[in-house]
Amino acid sequence: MAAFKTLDDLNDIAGKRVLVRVDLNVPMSDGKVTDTTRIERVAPTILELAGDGAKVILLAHFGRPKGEVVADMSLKQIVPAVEEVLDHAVAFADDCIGDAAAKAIAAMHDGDILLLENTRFHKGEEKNEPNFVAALAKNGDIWVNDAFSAAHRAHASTEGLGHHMPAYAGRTMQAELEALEKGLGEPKRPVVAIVGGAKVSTKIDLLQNLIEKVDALVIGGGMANTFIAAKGIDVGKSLCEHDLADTARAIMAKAETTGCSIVLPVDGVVAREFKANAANETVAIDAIPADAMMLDVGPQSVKVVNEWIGKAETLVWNGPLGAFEIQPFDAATVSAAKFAAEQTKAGKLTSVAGGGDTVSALNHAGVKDDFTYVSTAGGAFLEWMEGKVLPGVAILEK
Ligand SMILES: Nc1ncnc2c1ncn2[C@@H]1O[C@H](COP(=O)(O)OP(=O)(O)O)[C@@H](O)[C@H]1O
Ligand SMILES: O=C(OP(=O)(O)O)[C@H](O)COP(=O)(O)O
Repeated sequence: MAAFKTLDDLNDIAGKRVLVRVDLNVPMSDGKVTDTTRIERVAPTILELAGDGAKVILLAHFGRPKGEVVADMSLKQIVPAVEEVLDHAVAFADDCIGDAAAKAIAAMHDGDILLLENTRFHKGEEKNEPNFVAALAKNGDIWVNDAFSAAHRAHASTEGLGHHMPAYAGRTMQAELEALEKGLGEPKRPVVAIVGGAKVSTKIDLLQNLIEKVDALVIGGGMANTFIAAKGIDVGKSLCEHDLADTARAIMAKAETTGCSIVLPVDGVVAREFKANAANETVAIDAIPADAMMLDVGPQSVKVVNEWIGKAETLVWNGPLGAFEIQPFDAATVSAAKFAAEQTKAGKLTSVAGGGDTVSALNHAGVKDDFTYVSTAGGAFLEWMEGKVLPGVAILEK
């Protein structure tokens, strides 16, 4: 188990400025937070520190603005949801460094909570630039990292700050690592992984290592489209990263040597518009019309996915099988989630799922509480599963 300092090692923090890295990259629709799980998970750390009289300064990212100020990626829109979950007022500063941050911090009283604007509005965040890290560090006396779900990123606020000030793990960071170790430290075989979702380019590389750890890799969502296209099948207008075809082919070739079964959809539900109740049809995987996009894997594929879940002793899942936020493209994700929940409740399966949207999908299916463990993390948890050292955890162990 990781050896790092936790909140238990913090004494006399009344009046201290504590920079707390949290993950508020929550699913949103029409300007409203649709799943508050990530906020709920960081609430204990925030409230404990505020209760001890610290000035709690929250650092977080939202979306991928790539160093630009993008209005609809402002964290300001998240403030009402954070206040509601915490049942505590949360002030907001329009920048995470500079005058705006300094003024807002100067106005804080002991026990106050302040959220700073999206760290990714600055290029220095993702580059972990020393000047940007120093500008962030000016705002605090102590750094607490409670963003396990962003711990696979060596960014200024997730890693850099640990070089500048005393670093502590928050309650969620601690709990996530303990739970994953307990559930997946020595997983019972067969281990089946389901990987879907939309973050194809940032997740495809980790599949190279994952196929060495699991007995079957079931691929859905936008990730599946990329693999199907790599096999030379036309995926029409589906979400697909064609330039990753070589990577996808290399993974399929390596899987043959490691004995990991790669399970791709055999049919899909296609539509011409990305909206709820769009006219749709189910087609064989090699019959996707050129002007349509696959928004869900089809019923034959769901049967295959559920057969694999039935064979598994351990299931790890990140990324929905389809665009579950819009009906009826939630069908495959809901069916697989319900079946995995049933198997878990019957004592036949250890099921661990994670990721901002995956948690939201399990909530949508009504089974979030029926999995063995639900992590806030998607990419981070898969990288942990690969056996990689996560930079945001390693810095705490120093
Ligand atoms: N076939 C598809 N086409 C377009 N989007 C998809 C498809 N399948 C899944 N998605 C989208 O993937 C998103 C979740 O992906 P991702 O961010 O990788 O998951 P997580 O947040 O759980 O790690 C969802 O918003 C979902 O709508
Ligand atoms: O939502 C997140 O990860 P996830 O989609 O893997 O669950 C984290 O906030 C990390 O975001 P990033 O993948 O843009 O670095």
